[in-house]
Amino acid sequence: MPPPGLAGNLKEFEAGGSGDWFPSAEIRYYTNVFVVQDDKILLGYKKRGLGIHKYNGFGGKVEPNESTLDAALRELKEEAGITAPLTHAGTLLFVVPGEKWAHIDIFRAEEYTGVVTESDEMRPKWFDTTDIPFDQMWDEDRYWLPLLLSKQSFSGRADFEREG
Ligand SMILES: COc1nc(N)nc2c1ncn2[C@H]1C[C@H](O)[C@@H](COP(=O)(O)OP(=O)(O)OP(=O)(O)O)O1
Repeated sequence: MPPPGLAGNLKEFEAGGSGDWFPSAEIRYYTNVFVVQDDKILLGYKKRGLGIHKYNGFGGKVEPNESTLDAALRELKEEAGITAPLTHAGTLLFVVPGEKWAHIDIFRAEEYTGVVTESDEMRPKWFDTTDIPFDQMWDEDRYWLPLLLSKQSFSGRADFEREG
């Protein structure tokens, strides 16, 4: 059974959805970029804001009138100091009760130009792909990051309970 809201038909999802599975909720669009080279993956330690003290890819909010690809390239440059040819890897929907839903387009890069540089927001660090720090990442990452590494396209939805 496909995840509600991402029933394998992204056109319907982007149009606002229909039926019981997609109640009206405001959606905020984000990007996330993972650079993978041979057996290494570049993650960033989040120094502030959403996901603080977790490792993640490099990304952020899509600005009005910006494509997700342009937003992903901009955030990669701002947060890690590099530019890379990006391939769309998957799409995720995160639902937290009482909050705007988060729609995240995930990209993968296998090469880059520039020098990987720490920013105000992220401290980049290379990890072995066999030693990814899932215990210091968002809970659901362990389910889809292996698909990104094996180049399998994915879409999924994660529902979170609000802590506290
Ligand atoms: C809820 O689960 C999540 N899992 C993962 N893996 N990543 C997530 C989750 N929720 C949000 N994210 C990602 C999406 C973005 O890449 C960042 C958050 O972006 P941020 O809020 O920092 O956006 P910016 O535009 O960079 O923020 P500023 O306005 O502070 O520049 O986390």
